[in-house]
Amino acid sequence: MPKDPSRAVRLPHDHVPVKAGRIGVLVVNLGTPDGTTYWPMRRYLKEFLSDRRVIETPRWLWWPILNLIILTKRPGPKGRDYASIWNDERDEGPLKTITRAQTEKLAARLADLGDDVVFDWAMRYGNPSIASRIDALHAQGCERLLVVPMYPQYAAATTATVCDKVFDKLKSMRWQPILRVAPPWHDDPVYIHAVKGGIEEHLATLDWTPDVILSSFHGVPKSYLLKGDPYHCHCAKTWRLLREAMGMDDKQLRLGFQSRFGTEEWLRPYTDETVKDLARSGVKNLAVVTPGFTSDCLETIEEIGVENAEYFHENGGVNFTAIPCLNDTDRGMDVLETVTRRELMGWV
Ligand SMILES: C=CC1=C(C)c2cc3[nH]c(cc4nc(cc5[nH]c(cc1n2)c(C)c5CCC(=O)O)C(CCC(=O)O)=C4C)c(C)c3C=C
Ligand SMILES: [Fe+2]
Ligand SMILES: [Fe+2]
Repeated sequence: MPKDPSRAVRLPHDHVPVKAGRIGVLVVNLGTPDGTTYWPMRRYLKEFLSDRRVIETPRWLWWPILNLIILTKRPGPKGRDYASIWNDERDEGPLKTITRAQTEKLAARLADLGDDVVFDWAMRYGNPSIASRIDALHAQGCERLLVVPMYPQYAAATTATVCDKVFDKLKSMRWQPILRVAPPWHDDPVYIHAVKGGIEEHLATLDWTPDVILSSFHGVPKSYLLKGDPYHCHCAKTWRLLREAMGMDDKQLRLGFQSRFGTEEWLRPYTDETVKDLARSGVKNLAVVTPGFTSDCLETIEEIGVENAEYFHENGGVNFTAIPCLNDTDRGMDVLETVTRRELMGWV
C-alpha cells in the first residue's frame, strides 16, 4: 500500500486538495534574537522572559521588574555580546545556523526512510516560530508529528515550554497531526560516548593537558528543583556517567551551573565561582565542557569561552579552553539520529 493515501484514493473532482500520510520531524531549539540592536533584542528578551515556564515569579511582581528594569537595561549590553558571536554571512546567531545544519544532516542520515518523512526546525523564542513550521509541515501532508526538543536534560523551562507552544498551535488546528515528543537523552550511552569523544578530540588538539575538566550546565533557580523539576538530577546523572566513562573522579571532572540570572539562589556549584576558586587554588590548566547545550550559542561561546576564560586568567590560571558542543559533528549527529530513529519506531 502506498504510504501516502492521497495518491491511492481517487477524490471527487470538486473535493479540496488533500495531501496526507506523511510524518513531520520538527527539531526545536531555544531561540535567538532576529538582530543585535535594541529593538530585536528587546522583543526576544520580552518573549523569553515573559514565559511562565522560565520565570515563575508572580506576575504582579515580575511585570514591573521586566518592563521597567530588565527590558530597558539588558538589550544594549546583551546585544553587544550577541554581536561579538554573530554569523554576519547569514545575519543570525550561531544557535540558528547550527540548528539548521543539524536538521539538514539529520534529514540526510534518515533519507532511507523515504520522502514521506519530512524534516524542519524551529525556535521556541524568535524565528522561525513553532507555529509557522507546524503549518508548513501540515501543508506538506504531515499527519504525524515528532517534535525533538534539543535538550538532553529535561527542564520545565526548556522541554515543557516547547510542548506548551506545540499544544497551543495544535489547539488552533481543525486537522491536527498526531503527536510524539522525543524524551530527554541525558543518560543515553550514545550521548555519553559522544560527549566523551568530543572532549578527547578537542584535548588532542592542545599542546597542554588540563589539570581539571569542568562540566558546566545552564542553571535554573534552586526553587525549581525544590518544586520537583528533574533537571538537576538529569545533569547530575550525565555528569556521573561521563565521569565513569572517562575514568575520572569528581575532582578531576567537576560540576558547575552557569548563566545565573536575577537575585534568587540558583543550582550550585556556580560555574563562575568554581572557575575562580580553581584558579586561586593553583589549577593552571582548565578545560570546560558544556554537555547540556546541543549547539554552541551565546552561553558557550561568550559566557564560557570569553567571560569565564577571563575569570580564570585574572585569578592565576594559565591555560583555558572551552570545548565545542557536539553541534553538527558526526558524533553529535549520531546522538540525534539515535534519538530520532528510536522515536519514529512504529511510524516508519
Ligand atoms: C530565569 C531565566 C532563565 C532560565 C530559567 C533559563 C533556563 C535555561 N536556558 C537554557 C538555554 C539557553 N539559554 C540561553 C540564553 C538565555 N537564557 C536566559 C534566561 C534563562 N534561561 C536569558 C535571558 C538568555 C538570553 C541571553 C541573556 O540575556 O542572558 C541560550 C542561548 C541562546 C542564544 O541565542 O545563544 C541557551 C541555549 C537552558 C538549557 C535552561 C534550563 C535548563
Ligand atoms: Fe537560558
Ligand atoms: Fe538532583
